[in-house]
Amino acid sequence: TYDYWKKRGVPFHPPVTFFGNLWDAIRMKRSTGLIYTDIYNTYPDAPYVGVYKIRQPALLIRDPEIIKAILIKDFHSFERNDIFVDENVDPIASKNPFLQYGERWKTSRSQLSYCFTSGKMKHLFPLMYAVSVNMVKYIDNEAKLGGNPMDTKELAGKFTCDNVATCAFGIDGKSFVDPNSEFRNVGKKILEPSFSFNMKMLFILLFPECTALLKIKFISDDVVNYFRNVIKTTLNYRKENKLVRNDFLDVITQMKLKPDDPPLKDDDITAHAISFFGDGFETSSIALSFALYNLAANLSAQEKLKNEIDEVIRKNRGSLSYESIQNMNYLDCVLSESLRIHSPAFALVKLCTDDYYLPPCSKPEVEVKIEKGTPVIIPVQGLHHDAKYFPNPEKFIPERFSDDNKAKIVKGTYLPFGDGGRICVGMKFAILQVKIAIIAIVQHFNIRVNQKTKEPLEIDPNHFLLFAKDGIWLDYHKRNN
Ligand code: HEM
Repeated sequence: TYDYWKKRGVPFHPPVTFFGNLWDAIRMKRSTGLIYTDIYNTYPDAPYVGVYKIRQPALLIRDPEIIKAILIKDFHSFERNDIFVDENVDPIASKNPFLQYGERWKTSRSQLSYCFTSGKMKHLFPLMYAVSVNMVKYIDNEAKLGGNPMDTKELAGKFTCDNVATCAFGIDGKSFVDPNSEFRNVGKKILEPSFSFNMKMLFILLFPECTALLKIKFISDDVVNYFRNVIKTTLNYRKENKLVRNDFLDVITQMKLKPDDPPLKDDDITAHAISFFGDGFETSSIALSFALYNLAANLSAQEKLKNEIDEVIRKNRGSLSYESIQNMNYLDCVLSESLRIHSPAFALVKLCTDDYYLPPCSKPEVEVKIEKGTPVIIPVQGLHHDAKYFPNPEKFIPERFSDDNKAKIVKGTYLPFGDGGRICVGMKFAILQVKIAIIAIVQHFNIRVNQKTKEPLEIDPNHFLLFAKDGIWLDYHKRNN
C-alpha cells in the first residue's frame, strides 16, 4: 500500500512518519490540521504531495490553480467533505450540510442559503447590536472591578453565544449576566476540546465505519434534547402571542422554496438551529478573539481603525447602522488580514467522487489519476502563511486587502471560508457579527496585550480548530470621549 504514490511518480510524505504523527494526534501532541501545515511546508516545490490516512492514500494539494479547479470548476468531482456521520446513529448531526452530500445536501444548502441573504442579515442587525451593547456594559463593569486582563477567547465566546441564542433560537443566552448561563454551558459541550472529544473526532475522521458500530455521536443526546426543548418552547410562545421577530426561527419556519413545499418539521428546524450553533459559534468566537489580539498587538492599525469607526459613526449622526458598517473599508481589511494569519480552520478535506486527472508533476510526463474515494486535503493554514503569496506572512498588514491590493492576491491561496459550491453558508452572518463586536469594543475601549499573553502565540495542538495554547489576555481601558 505504501508505495502507491511512489509508483505514480508523486512526491509523497513518508507513511511511517505520518503514522508517527497520527499517534501524536491521538495523544494530542499535534492536531491533524497542524500536521497538514507541516507537510505543506516540507515540499515547497511540489504541486501536490501524496500522504496516507492510516493506509488509505490521500493527496495534499499545494498548487493554487489545482485548488481552484477542485473547489470551483470541477466541484462536481469533489462535492463531498471527507467526513461521515451515520444517519441512524446521529439523526440530528447528519442533517448538518457540512456532513451531507447529494440531494440531501442540495436541499439543506438551499434552505440555509435562503436564511443568510444580505436582506435577512439586515433584519438581524438590531438583535446583534443589542448583544454588543450588553458586551460593552460587561467589559466596563469587569474593568472597574479589576477584571483586567480579560480572557478574550471567553469574552468572544460569550458574545457569539448570545448572538446565536438571540438570532437562531430567539432567546436571551444571558452569557454576560449569568456566569452559569445554561445555554452557554450546553453549547460549550459541542466542540469543547478534551481527550474524549479528540478520540471521538479521530474515530469520525479516520474510522467512520466504526462510529455506527460503536454508536459514536457527533452531538450527544442531552445537548440535542436541550436545544429541541428550547426551540419547542420558543415556537409555542410565538404562536400563542403572535410574536414576529424576523430572526432565523421566523424565516425558517415560514420558508417555502417552492410554493407547494410543506412547512419544515420541528426536527428539521432543530437540526438547522443546531448546525447554526455548531458551525457558527466557535468559528466566529475564534475569529473575533484573534482579531482583537491582532489589533491590540498592532497599535497603529488599532488607531487607524478607531479613526475610521469614529468618523463613520459621526457622519451617521452618532449611531451605528447596518449600512454604515458597509462603509468601513479598513475594518474589512483588518478582519480579512486577521482571518489570513489566524484562520479558524487549518484545512479543508474533500473526497474525490469521480476519477480525476491532475497535471503531471514529474518526468516522464504523465497525468496523475486521483481515484474515486481518495481524500483530498487543501492546507488553508499553509497557504495563508506562504511568503510566496503573502510576503512577510507573519506580519499583520491589513493593507494587503485594500481595494488596490486585494486583486493581486493569487486566487486559491486565501480560503478562510473555503470557496466554490461549499463555501461557508454562514459567511455573511459571521462577518457581520464579528464586525459589530470589533466596532463596539474599539469605539469604547483602548485594547492592549497584557503580559500574561505568551507571545508569539503558540497554537494549541489539542484542538482541530485554531486556539491559542495559553489564551489571549488583553487589557480593556475605557476611552475618555
Ligand atoms: C468566522 C467564522 C466562520 C468561519 C471561519 C467559517 C469557515 C468555514 C469553512 C472553512 C467551511 C468549509 C467550506 C468548504 O468546504 O469549502 C465552512 C462551512 C460551513 N459553515 Fe462556516 N465558518 C464560519 C462561520 C459560520 C457561521 C456563523 C455559520 C452558520 C450560521 C456557518 C455555517 C457553515 C455551514 C453550514 C457550512 C457547511 C456548508 C456546506 O458544506 O455546504 N459558518 N465554514
